[in-house]
Parts: sequence; structure tokens; C-alpha cells
Amino acid sequence: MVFEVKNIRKSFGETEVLHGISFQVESGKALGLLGRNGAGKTTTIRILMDVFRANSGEILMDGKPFDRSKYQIGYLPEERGLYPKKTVIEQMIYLACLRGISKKEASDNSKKWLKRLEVSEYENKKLETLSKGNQQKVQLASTLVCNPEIVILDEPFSGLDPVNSQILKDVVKELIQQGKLVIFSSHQMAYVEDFCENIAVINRGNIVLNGELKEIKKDFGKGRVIISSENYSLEELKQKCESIFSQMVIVKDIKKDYLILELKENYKKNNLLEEVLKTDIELEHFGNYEPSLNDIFVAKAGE
Ligand SMILES: Nc1ncnc2c1ncn2[C@@H]1O[C@H](COP(=O)(O)OP(=O)(O)OP(=O)(O)O)[C@@H](O)[C@H]1O
Repeated sequence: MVFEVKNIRKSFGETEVLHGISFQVESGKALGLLGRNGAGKTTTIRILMDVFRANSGEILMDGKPFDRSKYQIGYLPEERGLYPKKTVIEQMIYLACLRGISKKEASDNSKKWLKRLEVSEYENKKLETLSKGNQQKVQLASTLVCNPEIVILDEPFSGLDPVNSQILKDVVKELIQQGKLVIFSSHQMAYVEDFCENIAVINRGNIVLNGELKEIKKDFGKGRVIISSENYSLEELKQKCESIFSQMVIVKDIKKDYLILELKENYKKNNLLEEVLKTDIELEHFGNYEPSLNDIFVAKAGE
């Protein structure tokens, strides 16, 4: 399945908040939908879920208008919405039945997911008596109880401790391996790097970056090298680079363990290395700069 969002625009009153959002997601792959607070992620997801309509644009599945009634969609909204006074199992079965699953299957699936997420012991407890993290796991189990082909997760890791985050990480990886189409919105870049082959970054209602994460990283790191030395601090090394190699490079950033240098036009990594080796700098690190998603995000969305 190929799911396509094409040129979506959305206004609230006079104010347009989405100015033509486009991206694509395939089965068996996850798309990381990223953006700063207020960028437009939740609004985009709500349009996909038909919570409200876009003013213009198209949503397509395999090239045809997307008919939500034909697909099981598991949506974990940012604002959680379960029934505090009902028991865990009662509401899971109820929600699954609402989505067209038989009572028997709903019960079996609920038990399966509660077990997988290690919250079986709370099956017959009222939701309000569970801790925040365990409520979050029940919400996730409820999202998956209908065997969805499309899974949309908005900040699924919020409130989870590291052990529970690992359980959830494994579950999301399994969903992707099983060929589900996953849209994953999060501010936690490490998770996005872990799961998502593709990303779409929204900034103030516009897509500012979209494509394969591997390619985006390669492109962003192009022409940049990292360097650190055994015998100079990073600050001293920065000054050296700016005085000795200023024709070849610009110092772009000082990280915790190394400097990031940008090579000027016509210079290659090896040219720089030759010059460095002529000095008294004893190299510790020297190599291609591999940017983290965090670095890319800050550069693209952090103006
Ligand atoms: N129902 C609404 N009425 C008016 N404005 C809205 C409504 N919903 C969202 N907005 C506005 O649309 C813009 C995008 O909001 P949205 O919730 O989609 O951002 P987000 O990227 O999900 O942010 P966050 O990461 O903080 O959850 C914001 O300026 C917000 O104030």
C-alpha cells in the first residue's frame, strides 16, 4: 500500500495553519512526522483521521481517494482518551467491537496485547487506578486491538520509563516488519532514527524536509569533516583551524568531542588531512561528519 498526502491546506477561521503539506508512506515502512510545537503535525494527523476536513488537497491510497471505511486504522492520539471508571478489558473489548471486530476476537486480541505490553495483571482494574505509564500502555494496546493495517502514533513514548520504552520500541519494530504502514510523530529524535526510513519535517505549516533519512543525512553531512586532537583542546584546535586552514575550511560547530569543519569549494578531505599532518596536531578523530537527526532538525526547523 502506498499512502499519499498531497498539497493539504487547512485554515482555522482566517488563519491558514497548513500551507500545502505533501508526503508519502509505504507499507512496511515508517514515516517520522516531525516539527516544533505548533508546526501542524496533529492538525495533519487529524485530517488523515477525518476529525476535520482539509480546505484543499488530496489523500490517496494506491493512487485512489483514500476511503477510511475500507481500512483498519490504529490511532494513538496525543491527548489520551480512555474511560477512567471502566475496567481495562471492558473498554478494550468495547473499542474493538466499535471497530467491527467480533467480541471473541476483541477479547483474544485484548488479552494478547495486554500480555505483550506486560500489563495483563491490570486487566480487571479500573483504568484510573493505574499509573500514568501503565495507562499509556493500555491506550497503546487499545490502538492495536483491531489488527490495524495503518498505525498512527502521536508521541507514543511520553510517560514511559526506559524498560517500557524498550518494550514499545520492540512492538513498533514488529509492526513495521509485519508490513504495517506506520506514521510516527515524536519530538524524540532517537526513536525516529531507530524506526523511520523516511521523514517529513513540518515547519510553520510547510514541509521543509522530506525523503529517505539515509539520503538526507548523507546530503547534510556532505563536505563536512570532524576533527579532534590529542594535544589541543577543542577551543585551541578551533583557533588553529581558523588561522592555519582558513583557506580550506570554516569551523561550523564545536561538539562535545570534536569540531565540525566545512570544506570550502575545490577542497577535499584528503587535502585537509595532508595539511593537518604537516602541523604538530596529533589527531584523535578525523573523518566524515555523520549528522544526527537532532542536528538536522535544529538546522531545518530551528530558525
Ligand atoms: N481547533 C483549532 N482551532 C484553531 N487553531 C488551531 C486548532 N487546532 C490547531 N490550531 C493551530 O494550528 C497550529 C498547528 O497546531 P498543531 O496542534 O497541529 O501543532 P503540532 O505540530 O501538533 O504541535 P505540538 O508538537 O505542540 O503538539 C497551531 O498554531 C495551533 O494553534
